Amino acid sequence: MKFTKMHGCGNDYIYINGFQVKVDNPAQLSIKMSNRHFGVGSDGIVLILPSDVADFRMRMFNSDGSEAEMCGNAIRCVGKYVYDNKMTDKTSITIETLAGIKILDMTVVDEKVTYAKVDMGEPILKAEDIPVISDKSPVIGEEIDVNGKTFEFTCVSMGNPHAIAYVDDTDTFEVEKIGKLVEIDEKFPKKVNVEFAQIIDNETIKMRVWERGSGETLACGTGACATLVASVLNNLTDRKAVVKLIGGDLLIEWDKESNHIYMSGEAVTTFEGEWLL
Ligand SMILES: N[C@@H](CCC[C@H](N)C(=O)O)C(=O)O
Repeated sequence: MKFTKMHGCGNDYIYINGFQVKVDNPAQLSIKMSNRHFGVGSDGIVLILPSDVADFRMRMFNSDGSEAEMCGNAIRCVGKYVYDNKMTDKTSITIETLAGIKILDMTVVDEKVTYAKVDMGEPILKAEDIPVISDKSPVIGEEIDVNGKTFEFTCVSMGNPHAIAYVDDTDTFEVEKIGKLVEIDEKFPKKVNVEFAQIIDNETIKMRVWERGSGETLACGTGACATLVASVLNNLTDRKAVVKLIGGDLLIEWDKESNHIYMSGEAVTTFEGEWLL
């Protein structure tokens, strides 16, 4: 089975062309292929599929085999994949996800790099729709005790659930130790992606992420969008900011008029291969 390895800001997935191959058990395949010692090594796999309602459809599986509703870094790579592989000649395309249909506008730099701006739709702030068990809605400053310390989380869904806390220094913060406990906290019925953010100024946020189903990754597109929304709700930044992740930068804007979030960033192809197992 042929595959393509791509990343967005270091958030690396294995892309499989579902027009050419049928994957019977994508959850199991994701666990196997994502293994960094016995497989290809990745944060998960992404299937590129035909759609009845959009130009293409994507399904995204974390490295533990769980399926996510949406992936911001992967959707830019899907755009690059279908354009580079001549499955479309359009640079503006629609992609169906479990979180709805998203619109992408691409700027092709060269055969390796493409920039894409994605209309990520409206953030979901109602507690039961995120979902998070809370008396508040929107959920701002939800206290969660972890390892004898209380953290205040703001919760946002971008189709998938996120909880954002502010810390003094993301470089030294114990992302794994705290993130893995918050991910499975009983307040989150579908588990949660956990972001730790540091405000640099009103147009710049540093962020590290503990992803549901994959652990710490170098970047999270939906997480960057959720963090910008949380930062606006907490009066910490403007509605447009650069989110600086370990693997690169994403520009995020929350448009006041439409209430839509726009995410801009790179999509990079690293290699192609053949899976033999
Ligand atoms: N890295 C992604 C999000 C992937 C899914 C996430 N781990 C989840 O389970 O919701 C992104 O770039 O958005």
